Amino acid sequence: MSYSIIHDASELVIGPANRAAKTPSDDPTVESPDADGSPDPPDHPVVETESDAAIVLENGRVVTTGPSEEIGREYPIENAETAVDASGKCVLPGFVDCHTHALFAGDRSDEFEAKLAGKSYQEILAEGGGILRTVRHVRETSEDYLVESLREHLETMLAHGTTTVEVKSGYGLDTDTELKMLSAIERAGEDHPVDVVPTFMGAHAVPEGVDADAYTDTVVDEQLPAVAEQGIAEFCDVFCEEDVFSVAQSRRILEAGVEHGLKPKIHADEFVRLGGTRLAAELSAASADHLLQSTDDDVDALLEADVTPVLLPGTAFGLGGEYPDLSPYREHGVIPAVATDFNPNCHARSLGFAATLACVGMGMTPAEAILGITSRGAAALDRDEGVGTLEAGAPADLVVIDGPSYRHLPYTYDVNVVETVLKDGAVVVG
Ligand SMILES: N=CN[C@@H](CCC(=O)O)C(=O)O
Ligand SMILES: [Zn+2]
Repeated sequence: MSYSIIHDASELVIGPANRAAKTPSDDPTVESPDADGSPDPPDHPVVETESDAAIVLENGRVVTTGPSEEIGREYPIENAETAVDASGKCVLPGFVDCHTHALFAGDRSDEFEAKLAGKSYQEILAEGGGILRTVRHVRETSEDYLVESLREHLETMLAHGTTTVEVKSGYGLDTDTELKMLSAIERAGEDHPVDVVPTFMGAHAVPEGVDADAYTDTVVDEQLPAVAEQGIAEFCDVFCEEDVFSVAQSRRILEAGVEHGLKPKIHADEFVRLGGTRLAAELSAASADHLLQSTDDDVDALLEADVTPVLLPGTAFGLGGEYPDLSPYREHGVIPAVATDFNPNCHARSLGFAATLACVGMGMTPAEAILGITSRGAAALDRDEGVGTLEAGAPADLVVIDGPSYRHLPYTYDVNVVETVLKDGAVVVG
C-alpha cells in the first residue's frame, strides 16, 4: 500500500457542514431574518473541521481524515511515500477560482489611474478602451505568447493555493481569435498542475463598428459552431449588460450554446439591473456572476432554480467598493461562490485576497469565504466527486497554510500564507 500522509495539522477543513441544507425549511438551524430584514451570519458552523488531524491520500484521492494519533496507527508516518508535518498549520481543500479572464495581452494600468481620476468602467469601454483595447492586443499576439502568459498566471495562482481555475475567451470577438484563445487555454493547462476549465465568451463585448444584433448573429451562426467543432470549451458566457448584450440577445446566444453542448453562465446585473439574474434562472445556468444590482426577488428566483451565485469582491473593490448584499443568500441558507475575476480591470490572482475582501467588504464570515473559494466555486463549475472538499474520495488537492486555522487565510493579507500545495496527491508547491 503506497500512501501519503499530512499529519498533526492544527486544523483540517473537510468541507461544508450540513451539505444537504439549502433552504431554511431544509435546515432548522438557519436563522430567520431580523426585523430590519437582514439575517445575521449563521450561528452554527458552516464548515466542518477537525483539530490535531491527519489526512491520508492514495492514487490521487483522499482516503480518510481523523485525529492524527488514530490515523497514524493505521497509516504509520514512517511507511508513507510522502509525509508532511503540518504542526501549527491549517490544511484546506485546493482553491477553486470559478471566474477569470486570465488569458489576455497588453497593459491597462493607465485605466486604473483614469478610474481613480473619476472615469467609469463603462465610459472607458464606450471610448474603445477596456475590453475592446485588450481585444486589439490579443488579436495581434501569437498563440504561443498567449500560452506562455497564461502559464505564468497559473504559476502565481497555484502558489496562492488555486488548484482549479476557469478561464474565459472573449478578447477575440472574431471566430479565429476566439478559437486561438480557447486553444491557448487548453495548451496552457495541458502540462500544468492547475486544472483549467475553458469557457467560450465570444459575447464579451460588441466589436467596434458592428451592430449588437448583427454581432449576435455572428456569435450564433459562426462562432458557436466553430467552437463546438474545436471541442475545447465547456461553458458559454455572455456579458448581459446595458450597451453590451440585451437579455434577448443573451438568451439567443446561451440557448444556441446549449444546443452545441455548452453550459450557460451569465455576467448578470453588474452595473444596471437588466434582467440577467432572471435569465440565468430561466435557463438553469451553471452560475450567475457579479449580481451587484440584483434585487432580493431576483436572487430568490436564481436560488429556486438552483443556479450557483458567484460574487466577485475584487471587481467591486477595484470599481469603488459597492459590494453585493448577502441578505437574500443568507435567507436561503445559501453561500455564494467567491472568485477573483482576474482580468486587466481587476488585476489580482489571489483567492486568499478575494476571501479577505469577501469578509471585509461584503461581511462574509471567514468560514463562508473559505467555502466560497472551495466547494461553492466547484459548484459554479458543475464539478462533482468532492472537488473543493477533503471528504473521502475527493481529489487530493490540498493547501497547507502558515497559520493554525482557516481564519488566517482572509486574516493575513500582506503576504502569501500558502506554504505547500498538493495536486492529485503530489506536492507541487513547497
Ligand atoms: N464585466 C465584464 N467582464 C470582465 C471585465 C473584463 C475586462 O474589463 O477586461 C469582468 O467580469 O469584470
Ligand atoms: Zn467576468
